[in-house]
Amino acid sequence: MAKSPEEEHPKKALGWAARDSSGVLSPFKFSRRATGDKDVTFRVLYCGICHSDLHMIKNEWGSSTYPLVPGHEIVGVVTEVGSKVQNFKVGDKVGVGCMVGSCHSCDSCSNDLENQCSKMILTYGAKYHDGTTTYGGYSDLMVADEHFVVRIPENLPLDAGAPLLCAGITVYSPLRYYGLDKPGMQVGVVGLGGLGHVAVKFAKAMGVKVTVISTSPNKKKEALEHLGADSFLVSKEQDQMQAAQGTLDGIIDTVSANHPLLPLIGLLKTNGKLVMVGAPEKPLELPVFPLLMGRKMVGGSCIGGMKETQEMIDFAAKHNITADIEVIPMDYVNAAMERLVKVDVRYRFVIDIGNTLNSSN
Ligand SMILES: NC(=O)c1ccc[n+]([C@@H]2O[C@H](COP(=O)([O-])OP(=O)(O)OC[C@H]3O[C@@H](n4cnc5c(N)ncnc54)[C@H](O)[C@@H]3O)[C@@H](O)[C@H]2O)c1
Ligand SMILES: [Zn+2]
Repeated sequence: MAKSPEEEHPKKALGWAARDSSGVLSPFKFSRRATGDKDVTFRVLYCGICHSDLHMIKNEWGSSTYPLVPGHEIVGVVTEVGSKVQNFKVGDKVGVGCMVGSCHSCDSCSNDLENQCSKMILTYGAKYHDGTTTYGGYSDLMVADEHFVVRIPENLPLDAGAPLLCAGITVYSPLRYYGLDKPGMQVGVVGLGGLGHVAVKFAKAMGVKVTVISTSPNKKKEALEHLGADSFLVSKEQDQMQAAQGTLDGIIDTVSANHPLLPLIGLLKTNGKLVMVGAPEKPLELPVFPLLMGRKMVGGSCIGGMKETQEMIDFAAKHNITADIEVIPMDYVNAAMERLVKVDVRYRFVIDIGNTLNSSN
């Protein structure tokens, strides 16, 4: 008979797990594997709450298994390293993002695109090489293959840096890959949430002119004055949207729910690119004619490879890019999830795991 999550590995761990698609999280005792030759073990200090965690605890993508410990914006301090670990030592500040394994031999892996490997192993809710379930960062301890561990630069704060492990790379990678990183270019960011607000910061640091497109007029002042966006469009205001037709080289669409693409495609210049990174649970309607007429393109992007993730973190540290966060205690996580549904956070919740996750919860 298979061992229980609490007994299958030698290291005792405590996390918060959802038990079913109600998505309610509660304390969960499980275990982590012993530090292998190439493993880095670290004490988790902070973990961001990504909207994907919300999709997953509620099984909105239909792939969740329970108990599910979410969390893939994980940072902490190394407590132990395996004998063959080359890049990390005890005391280092490190992070783990959305994946913890891949095949290391396919074309994608050979090209530093582990995120595109068909055998990529997600940080939680997946099966690891040894057949055991992966559990995420809403927990006190992580053990991960050093290949999937990122070094956090000294000047990057751990709490506000944590969201970069998912939100950061998810927007950095398409800006680079789709060539939307050239100074002076005009790039739109749709959905000013966790991903969207760091997209504005990365694009600005690349020298791009940024237009935020949002349903909420009340985010305008902050987008322009605080995040440094160059302009702001309220997507429901026909006049504004009409006046901005054909002005953008590209758009990063971070919206988490169903929304019309036609107005966004209209904002693109000829040859413009609409890049989807948000992951709504239902398919979106794609109007084809406006694509044909302007030779426009709709693409997608999913996190980024490990090499690029380290590059993104180093770029963020150099340009002082962090997420705007609300730090919360572990036992506030269910309330935080409810607020995330209502888009009531500016702009990312980060759980203070180090100080607030303990067995008395
Ligand atoms: N592609 C990837 O690799 C990747 C990585 C991380 C997250 N995601 C996905 O990206 C999406 C955004 O994640 P997040 O953590 O930034 O979420 P978030 O909740 O912080 O932000 C989502 C934004 O979308 C806006 N929004 C929601 N519904 C909308 C609607 N109907 N019309 C217009 N705007 C709407 C909200 O106002 C909010 O600003 C999620 O679907 C998430 O699963 C994808
Ligand atoms: Zn995420």
